[in-house]
Amino acid sequence: MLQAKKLCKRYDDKFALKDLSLTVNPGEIFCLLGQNGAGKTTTINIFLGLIAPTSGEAFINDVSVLDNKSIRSSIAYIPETVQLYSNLSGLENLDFFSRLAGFKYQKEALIQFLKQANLQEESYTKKLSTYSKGMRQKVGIAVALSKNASYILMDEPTSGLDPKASVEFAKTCKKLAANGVGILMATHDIFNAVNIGSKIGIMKEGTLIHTAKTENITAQELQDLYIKTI
Ligand SMILES: Nc1ncnc2c1ncn2[C@@H]1O[C@H](COP(=O)(O)OP(=O)(O)OP(=O)(O)O)[C@@H](O)[C@H]1O
Repeated sequence: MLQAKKLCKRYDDKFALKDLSLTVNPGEIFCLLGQNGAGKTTTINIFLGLIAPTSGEAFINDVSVLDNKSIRSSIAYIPETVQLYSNLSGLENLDFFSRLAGFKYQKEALIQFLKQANLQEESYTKKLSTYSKGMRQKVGIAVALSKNASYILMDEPTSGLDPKASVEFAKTCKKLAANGVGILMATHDIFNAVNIGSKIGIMKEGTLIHTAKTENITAQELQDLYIKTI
């Protein structure tokens, strides 16, 4: 599981995170909501090992991210805009980035990852420069799948996606979770969080104020709680 234990991050005299604790189990989708500056990205970056907490610790399968860099290979990251090579096709990007992560797949296996990520078949060999944002994200998911990541961290992955692409993205996330992948997602999209998430966290000024299971809350109730909280 992904586990944050009393994470604090201080920049000069300002806390970006204050005593943040959360867990994401395999097969769970944990959506972090909160206004700009609430600390969502900071949380994700600590799990990715990109920044060190001032105090507290982040664990992946009970191994501290700080102590053991190799544990980071069990996680993948999908940012708001997936960075890929525009002059390579989806298939070539997937081949390149999976090799970079130490994997060598035959073409057929790469195609299976693109299929699992729901990319339309006619796009596999087209250059990324012709892809929409949603299509790029699908290649990002295929890369995450090719790395056999047990956990995927996502930072505002549905921002800028049209409603159909968001729904498709939600379906893909749910499929990944059904296969045991744990997902920690920062988002501003309350409806999407209720639709995709199994757990929701609302953050304010670096603190996780509320955690709720989506089975116990409607989108309207979550919106009311969010407005009251922030
Ligand atoms: N390198 C830095 N130096 C100083 N302050 C920083 C730094 N990085 C982040 N912060 C501050 O930490 C706080 C949390 O930022 P963070 O990016 O985690 O918020 P967020 O919830 O992801 O916001 P957004 O929704 O805008 O992405 C903010 O107040 C931000 O200004």
